[in-house]
Amino acid sequence: MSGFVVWFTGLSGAGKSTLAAMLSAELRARGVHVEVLDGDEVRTHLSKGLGFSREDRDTNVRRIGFVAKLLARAGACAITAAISPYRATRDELRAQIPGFVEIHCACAIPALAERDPKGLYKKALAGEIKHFTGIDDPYEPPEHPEVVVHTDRESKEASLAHILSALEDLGHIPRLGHIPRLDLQPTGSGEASSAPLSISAPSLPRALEPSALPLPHGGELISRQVTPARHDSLSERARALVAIDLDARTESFVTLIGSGAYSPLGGFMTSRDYLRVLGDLRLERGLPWPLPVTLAVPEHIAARLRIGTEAALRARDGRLVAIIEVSELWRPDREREALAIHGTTDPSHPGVAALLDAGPVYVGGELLGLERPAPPFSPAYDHTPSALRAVFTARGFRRVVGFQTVDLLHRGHEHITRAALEICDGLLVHALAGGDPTEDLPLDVRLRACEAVLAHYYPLDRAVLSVYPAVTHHAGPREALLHALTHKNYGCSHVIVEHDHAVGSVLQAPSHETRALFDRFAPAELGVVPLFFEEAFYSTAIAATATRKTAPGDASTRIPCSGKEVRRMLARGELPPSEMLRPEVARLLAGSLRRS
Ligand SMILES: Nc1ncnc2c1ncn2[C@@H]1O[C@H](COP(=O)(O)OS(=O)(=O)O)[C@@H](OP(=O)(O)O)[C@H]1O
Ligand SMILES: Nc1ncnc2c1ncn2[C@@H]1O[C@H](COP(=O)(O)OP(=O)(O)O)[C@@H](O)[C@H]1O
Repeated sequence: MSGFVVWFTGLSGAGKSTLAAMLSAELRARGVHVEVLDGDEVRTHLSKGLGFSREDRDTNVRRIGFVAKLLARAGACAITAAISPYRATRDELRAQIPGFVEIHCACAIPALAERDPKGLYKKALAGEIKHFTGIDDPYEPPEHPEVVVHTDRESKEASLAHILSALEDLGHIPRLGHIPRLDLQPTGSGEASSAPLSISAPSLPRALEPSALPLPHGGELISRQVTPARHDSLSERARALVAIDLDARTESFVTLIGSGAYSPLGGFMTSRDYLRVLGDLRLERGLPWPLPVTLAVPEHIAARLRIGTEAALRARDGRLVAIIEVSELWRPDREREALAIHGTTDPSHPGVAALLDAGPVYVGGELLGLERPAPPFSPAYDHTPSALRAVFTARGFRRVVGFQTVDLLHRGHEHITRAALEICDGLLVHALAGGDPTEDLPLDVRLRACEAVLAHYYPLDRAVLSVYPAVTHHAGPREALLHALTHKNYGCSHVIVEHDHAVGSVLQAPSHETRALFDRFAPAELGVVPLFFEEAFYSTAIAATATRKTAPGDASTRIPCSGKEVRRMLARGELPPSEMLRPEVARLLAGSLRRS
């Protein structure tokens, strides 16, 4: 795709910079090369010394337009965020720049004066600032912008959804709902070819009203990812700090906190949150939260940390990916934590083993996310909560059911997701990225298998496949509850809780324990509806998939649909029967496993 320019225009405080940052994060996640030219930042170098006269503003806007045009010509997406008050000057740039997309951030003056993030409206209205746009200096709104977002009437996510939809409609970015239909005809090698046929999901009617999705946990998405404008200076600062090494679990936490998936958490827990989570499954402020989100460090690192200072967080590949503002250091009672979370202190339990292997000191504090610890696996399927909320909103979904899996979509999974989809508008299939490497199929194989099932057996505009950058904690009911709250942050109103919540390779607890845990909270506190399903199988009694609740017959009439059994059969070189796994997927998996 060739480059293009997204030109935000609007009054001061209307939301240009906020939406520019959200849009750039989402486009990057989709693999688009993006640069942001923010009005405030531009005036510190490119337009340093310019004022706010008509001539200076036009000079400023033309300079921004010139740079944006060069970026687009080089194939990038240039996002600009300047008031750019004069229509003639904006239209002059439109005429010069192919792929010029004008976004008007419309916001009434009373709302702006109320927001007044920089206190400028107060000064302008008091006459302390002259020629302030919108107060005593003109603003000429666009007559034919590609998009108008009313930031005083809709959420940031809804505005982002409208902008993304417009960019998809204009052909500047691929449609997210695009699930490439794999051409699964055998290629002679016995495995399906992977030449995707390009199809775009027919879109549902656009959302007519602001987002009707459930609010994030705590009321708003708390994204801790720094804006591109701050990245370089903070990365420089991180290089001078004590570095704390992350492992797979804490890398996952940094990713989920950074993207807002773990809202309302803005960092690693302090002891007050940690202790209340252990005993009461709530944060100190009372919000339900089932699992500690902690950062353990070894003694020699703890000795170098000081309360009130910062430390850098280093990913396993050596990159400094975040800064933590150290607010507390303490030594946890590991036995108590193991019993509370895993129900045992047996070191042979993988969750207990990981707990005991971690450093003896916990570090609590807010995060500043610099970059993703685990780079997006596949931009096509790596979406932040705000991006998925934007897609659901754009498709007019009000009820979305989330289904996370470390597995592939076998016939039992089809049964329960299809049943859930009957009462919801959309399905989010969330492929857990950090599965148990010893047991699970590689993520790319799982994604292709899910893709094959969704592309052939689900309505394309009803299902979205995305990577869920979580790891398995082997924490059974508490983990199921954490998935439910996290899926709410991604925009889900419902979440599927399977029969024995088996996360990773260790069956954790029967569903009555999981159900009892959810029942400890009022539905309104959770804000997401758990859908509990018995184990699904293929019933020869009714020649269809079912559970014990929906089909007669005994065990002799049930063909189990288990991911573990599928993997065992494939490892023996056997193709699972079509009652257990779709043939297209069986062939795809057989080829992948033969190759591996
Ligand atoms: N007189 C006056 N009028 C408007 N804005 C003023 C003025 N003086 C200072 N500021 C601050 O400058 C920011 C606008 O700069 P821009 O480069 O976006 O403006 S322009 O496009 O050149 O008109 C704008 O920042 P944003 O709030 O990001 O828009 C203001 O905070
Ligand atoms: N729907 C919305 N879209 C964008 N910003 C919003 C919205 N609702 C509230 N805001 C807030 O309004 C302020 C907009 O500030 P900013 O993005 O810097 O505006 P501008 O860049 O236009 O001056 C931010 O504090 C943002 O959180």
